[in-house]
Amino acid sequence: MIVGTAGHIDHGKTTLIKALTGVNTDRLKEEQARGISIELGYAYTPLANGEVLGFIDVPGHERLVHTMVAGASGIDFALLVIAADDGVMPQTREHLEILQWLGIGTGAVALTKTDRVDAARIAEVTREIRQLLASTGLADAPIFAVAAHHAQDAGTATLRQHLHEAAQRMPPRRDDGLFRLAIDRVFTLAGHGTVVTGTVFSGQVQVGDHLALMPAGDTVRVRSLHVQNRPAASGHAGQRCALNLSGIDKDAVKRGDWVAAPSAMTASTRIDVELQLSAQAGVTLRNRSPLHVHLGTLHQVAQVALLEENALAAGGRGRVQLIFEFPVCAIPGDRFIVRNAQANMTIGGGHVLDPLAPARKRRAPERQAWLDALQQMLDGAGISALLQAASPGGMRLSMLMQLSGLPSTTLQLPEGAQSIATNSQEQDNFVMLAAQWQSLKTLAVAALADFHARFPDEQGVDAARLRRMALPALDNALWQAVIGSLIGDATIQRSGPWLHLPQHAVSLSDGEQAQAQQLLPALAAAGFDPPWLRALAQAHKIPEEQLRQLLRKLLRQGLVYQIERDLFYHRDRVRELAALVASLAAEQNPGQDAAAGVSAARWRDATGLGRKRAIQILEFFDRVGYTRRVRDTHLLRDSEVDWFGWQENPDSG
Ligand SMILES: Nc1nc2c(ncn2[C@@H]2O[C@H](COP(=O)(O)OP(=O)(O)OP(=O)(O)O)[C@@H](O)[C@H]2O)c(=O)[nH]1
Repeated sequence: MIVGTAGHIDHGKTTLIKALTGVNTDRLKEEQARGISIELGYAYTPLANGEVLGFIDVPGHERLVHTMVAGASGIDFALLVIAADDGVMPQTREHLEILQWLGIGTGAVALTKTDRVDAARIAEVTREIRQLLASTGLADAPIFAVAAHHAQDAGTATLRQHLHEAAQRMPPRRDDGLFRLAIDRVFTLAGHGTVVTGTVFSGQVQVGDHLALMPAGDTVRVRSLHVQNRPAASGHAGQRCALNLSGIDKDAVKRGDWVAAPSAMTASTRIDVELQLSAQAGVTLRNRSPLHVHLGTLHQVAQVALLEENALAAGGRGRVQLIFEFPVCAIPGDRFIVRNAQANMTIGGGHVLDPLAPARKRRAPERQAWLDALQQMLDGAGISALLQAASPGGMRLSMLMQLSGLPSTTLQLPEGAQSIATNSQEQDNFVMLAAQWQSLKTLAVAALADFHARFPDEQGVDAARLRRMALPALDNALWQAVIGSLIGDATIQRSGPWLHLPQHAVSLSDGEQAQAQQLLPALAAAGFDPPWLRALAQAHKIPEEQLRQLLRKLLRQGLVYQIERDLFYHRDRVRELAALVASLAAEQNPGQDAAAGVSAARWRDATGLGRKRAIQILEFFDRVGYTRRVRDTHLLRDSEVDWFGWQENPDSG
């Protein structure tokens, strides 16, 4: 268990921790000279059951609330310190409010400096404290009267015993999530290198683990680790750890960063959150209002973009997008607090919904539905709510892991969900409900049938074009999986590069077969300048119309391409011409920093063809989508797309 102090400046927090543990957490020279805490202090004390109780001592100064929040983000038990002489003071209230926003509902109150006041005052302040706590999660917290700077103080001993018992009663936290630790301190240890410390928010860490320093994304390795101040082989959720990291310089790490399992988090400058403003603060938020956001141990200014109304009034609750200047990391459910633009008042708090929010269409109904689904997951509906909302194509397993905070080994797919392997990134399957997978397949088949109806003469359509017709926004790897599955169960077929329905297949008669066997080598041998249909018909002694029919069939099989109405090229020659376009484009624009292309004149020279024919070929490339014409230049389009279906089936035909 980790106990965190809270309370107004000079109310005796540090003195109490020293009395409880024997450790003076004010280590800095300046802290000792000025008698105030500036940084977070840490102390550890052994428990009877062999475990170790950890303490985080926070500063009470009103200018150091940001440090207090960083400390409080990693605690499970609040020790609210209130001096009997002063009673409840401004940072007593503010710290208490922060504990509420962070969801810390377990704790105790230490009423300090009781040696300075009489019994009547103790009774009075106790009433005041009960009143203060009444409406909070700490309403039932016990109050201990102490005089901590007196050795042998009985109140301190009773409090110590209470804390030890509470620690031994506290159930261990689940530690099967993806590992992440919020860094609150970084330093260099002579002879060891960089050490980061913080509370493990989830999961576990072992010596030797490779982790990511986020949001920067650097890979680090755990050389050794301390848990609650003792050397250990592994650290678990809820424990304070010090990780000695290799692969990173101290200056590359700061408070607010995370060390996390690789792929546990993705950095983003925009997160969508549920925000509640406190009524007392009296602050109304509008679009672009600046705020100080404290999330984990991070403190950064963000701008507000309201997702529902156009203003969020004091006491109100609503969804907002926080827009940061520098990327941050979070997962759904992470708590945060916000302070006003002057950073002198805590004005609200909330929890993260979508840590990877978009800049555009952020108020769209689909977005609201997605945030609803995230909220349902947080309310206990599990990941099925997310899958329901992730239409039409489900979501990548890696994204599901990030949003749930669970590794694939722990993630339980709901009934009716399936994992679709794609060949794009290994192991990063798509996960979706069976009904969604089915409807993707149905859509693909319907689009193919529609294509056949519109272009009865064409053998079929390549996968990329079919995707543009059916589901242009769908991930290409997932689309390939849909097509693969449909081919696998023979719902559709592939002939050469073309996808088609089985009933749309082309069959050649024996006679046509024999003619094709003469014709194709002749076309291939004719290079970049094959004869027109009429000449071809004469040479092969085939009636013109019959030859046209045959060439259409060969076209539908992907063995020839039609450049003009009666002009057919052999597939291999078209392939060479396409490669020539690409190499001329690369030559013209070697850096590939602008769209690369080839001019008609350059093309004519390179192919040695006449001007007219050269342009007919370029127009063919424009038509299939391989290039697009801008004035006199034909620019290559996305080279990833398999415009001719060749990568899919290189040896066909
Ligand atoms: N008489 C008396 N004085 C106390 C007691 N506890 C603390 N003090 C004194 O109160 C002053 C402030 O105590 P600290 O422990 O530094 O207070 P703090 O809350 O840690 O202060 P910050 O961390 O700076 O907010 C010191 O001079 C202490 O000696 C107590 O029980 N009785």
